[in-house]
Formats: sequence, C-alpha cells, structure tokens
Amino acid sequence: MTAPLAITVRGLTKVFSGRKVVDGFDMDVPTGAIYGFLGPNGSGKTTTIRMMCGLLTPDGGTGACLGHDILTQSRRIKEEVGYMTQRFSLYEDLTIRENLDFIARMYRLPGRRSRVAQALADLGLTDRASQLAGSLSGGWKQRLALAACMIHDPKLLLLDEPTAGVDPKARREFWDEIRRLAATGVTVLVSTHYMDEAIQCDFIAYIAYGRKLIDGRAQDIPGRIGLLTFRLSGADLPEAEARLRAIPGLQVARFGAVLRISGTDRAMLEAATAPERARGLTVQEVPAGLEEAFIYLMAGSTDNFAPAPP
Ligand SMILES: Nc1ncnc2c1ncn2[C@@H]1O[C@H](COP(=O)(O)OP(=O)(O)OP(=O)(O)O)[C@@H](O)[C@H]1O
Repeated sequence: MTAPLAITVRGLTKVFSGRKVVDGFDMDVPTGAIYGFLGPNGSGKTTTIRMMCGLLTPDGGTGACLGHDILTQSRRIKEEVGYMTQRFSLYEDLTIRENLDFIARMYRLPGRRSRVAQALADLGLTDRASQLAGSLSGGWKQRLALAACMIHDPKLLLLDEPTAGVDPKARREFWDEIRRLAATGVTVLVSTHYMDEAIQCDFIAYIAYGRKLIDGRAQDIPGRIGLLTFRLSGADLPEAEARLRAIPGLQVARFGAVLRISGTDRAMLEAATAPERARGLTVQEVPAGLEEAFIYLMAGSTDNFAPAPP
C-alpha cells in the first residue's frame, strides 16, 4: 500500500515582475515524509513551498495540501502548518514560558496552560521556564522555536535552513526530534543549501531557475543523476589529487587515505585515472554516495539571481 499524500500539486507557476520564478512544478509528498528542497539562491524553493501550502497564490496550477484546495482553502491549511524560519523569531526579552504562552494565545488554543506546561516538559525546560529566551544558547533557542511552531499540533512543518549556525550536537538532536515528529505522521518540508541537512531528508527535489531538475527518494538520487565514482588508494595520493583536481568536470574528494573522484562520463573518468593506475595506485569503481550526488548537483548550477537561460 502506498502512503497517503499530504500534498499533491500540478503545474504550479509563479510570475514576479514579468519573470517566471516557478515554472510548471509538479509534486506528490507522502504523509510523514521529510522532503528536502535543494537549489541555488533565488532558484524558487521558498516560492514553491509557499504555494504548495496555500501561503502564496499561484498564477497557474492546482493542488491539495492536507486534503484542502490550495487555491480556495488556504486559511484551513494555514491552521495546520507550523513554520520555522532561519532566524530566531521569538521574543528575547520574554521568558521561555511567556514566549510559549504568547504563541498559544495567538492560536487561541483551548487548555492553553496545560499545553504550555506540556511543551515545557517535552523540551526538558520546566525548571528553566522563567529564564529569558534571549539568554539561551543557539541550540536551545532553536528547540524553543521548534516547540513554539509545534504548539498547535500542525500536521505540516516548514523548515527554512533550520540548523544554520547551530553546533553539530544540537543539530543532531534537532534532526532526531524532526524524525520523531515525522514518525508520528507530521510531514516536513525543508528548504536548504546545506549538505548535512539534505542527507537527513527521505526525499529530495533539486530546483534551478524555477524548474524541478530532479526529484525522488534520497537514496535513488545518485543513480538518477547517473553519477559514477572511482576510489583511488595507494602511495602519493597528494600528487594524484593535485593532478585530478586540475581536470575540469571531475569532482574530487579526499577521505583520509582514499581519493574519490566522480563524474557522469565513464570514458573521462577512465582516461583521468589511467595514469594513476599505471603509477601503481589501486583504482576501483564504487557506488556514488548521497553527499557526492549533492555536491555534484550544487556545483553544476550557478546563482539563480542571474538571468535565466533561454
Ligand atoms: N515577493 C516577491 N516579489 C518579487 N520577487 C520575488 C518575491 N519573492 C521572491 N522573488 C524572486 O523570486 C525568485 C525566487 O525566490 P525564492 O525566494 O523562491 O528562491 P529560493 O530558492 O528560496 O532562494 P534562497 O535559497 O535564497 O532563499 C528570486 O529571484 C526572488 O528575488
């Protein structure tokens, strides 16, 4: 049985100042999926996500989000969406409890006090509820922001580069929490430039110039791009690395005593590695990894603030 869809959209299009910034976008998002939107600056990720959730009216296209029509029922959708932006958007000069209480009031939540108490307990912040939000560390601020945008039990969570500027431990904990929410059926859309956020996603859509270039299960992406990876090991790796890095169109990554070189042209990879093989290095074809695929995608596109190609 296939999972029910949280979102399904067809042909979404948006024009700003006579320029098509999203062009004929189709997508199905399964309930409980973590869906990552990757792409260069200005490629249309945020605009697409906002249209998919009824937060912005498209100029063309149709769709449903959480069973509501994105064109006519955006108000219903908004009630079921939690939105966490990059910047900490709570009040630094209110306490942790006051911040949560304020948000709960805004949503006119019934049983406000107990909801706030529950959110504090879930966060492990009951003892520090009277501390000013501004005095929390970056990781704790982020947890508080997540608790605030989940206080009305939304079914859909939008995250915009959620772990930018957060240390690795807090980042891991944050993603553990997101996974826990997804397992309860919350659908999560993530817009990001960061590799370590992208690899947390179940599905990936890669967008450039307002068009979806590729989309699917994260583990299928390397194969879908047709990315090939050769692994090199042996003596004189730095010399091999310098030589291979000078070849345009090759992606070279060093992992300790191993070099991994990737590209989509087998003949080119073989020609590039032949001299290293002849020098006695071991050269082996291995499956391309997710990180390699993402680096490849990101490296292949320029900043989309530039005029779109014809
Ligand atoms: N309200 C608006 N009015 C006019 N142009 C806009 C508006 N919102 C976005 N744009 C333009 O649409 C294009 C797509 O923007 P969008 O924010 O969707 O891209 P993005 O991929 O999310 O970028 P980033 O990664 O930088 O957040 C950009 O060229 C942007 O300048």
